[in-house]
Amino acid sequence: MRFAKGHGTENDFVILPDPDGALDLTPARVAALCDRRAGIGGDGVLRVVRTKALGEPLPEGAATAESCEWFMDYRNADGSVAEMCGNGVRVFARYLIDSGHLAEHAFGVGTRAGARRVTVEDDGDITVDMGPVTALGEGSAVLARDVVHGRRISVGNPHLACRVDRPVAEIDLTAQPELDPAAFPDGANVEVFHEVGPDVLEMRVYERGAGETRSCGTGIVAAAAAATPEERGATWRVRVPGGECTVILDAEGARLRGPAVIVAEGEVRSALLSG
Ligand SMILES: N[C@@H](CCC[C@H](N)C(=O)O)C(=O)O
Repeated sequence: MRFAKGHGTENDFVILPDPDGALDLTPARVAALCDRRAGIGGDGVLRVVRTKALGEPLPEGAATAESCEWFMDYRNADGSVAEMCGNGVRVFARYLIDSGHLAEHAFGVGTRAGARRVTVEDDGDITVDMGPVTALGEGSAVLARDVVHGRRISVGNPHLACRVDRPVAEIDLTAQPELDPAAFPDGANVEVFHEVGPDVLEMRVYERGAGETRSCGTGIVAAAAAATPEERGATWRVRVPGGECTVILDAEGARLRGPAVIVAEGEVRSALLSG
């Protein structure tokens, strides 16, 4: 089985080309591929499949994905399925271009949250139209040493974005955040963010299904939305441990801009998938 490896601001992915939907991608195989010691290592897997070969019904509300030739089948490192991945879409787009599957510089990518339009910028950055960002009310999480309060936000996938009053480096994210299952029936990605200057945030994240990662595109958008006063547009630079992305919030929704690179390609030995 062929694979590629890529990352967006160090949110890293194992990319599996599967145009005709022939792979049997079980949770155990995803976990083996993402294992950083015994596997290739990654925060998740991006299966590159033609939408017509996806092999599963699209969730209600994601029908727009049917208009896209390619579908990003996203799996977290623990094997769980996720609706959306903002850095993943950008890396997925980079892979489609680098591997010659697409030549255009603007196209749609299907996801379980619906179609997402990507644009390759002149400097190589990739911008994603992130679709609706929906505020769902307040929420809280118990971290290793703090209780944090913030906004529940859907960016296609669930988030709790929490403003903190000190540098995010001081927050202990070593333990899985405890969440109220009534408020978060599907779990959530938990972001802590701190405003460090005009229009600049720093953020860290504990991702559902992956643990602390060095970046999370949907989380960056959730933090930017939580930091923005109601009914206002804004442009934020968001610094994460793996780099920086820009979020533009306006009447049309949210756009996420940042780098996306492919760093390796190779062959997965069958022993990794059969263990
Ligand atoms: N890293 C991603 C988000 C991946 C999915 C997330 N862990 C979930 O389960 O919702 C991003 O860049 O958005």
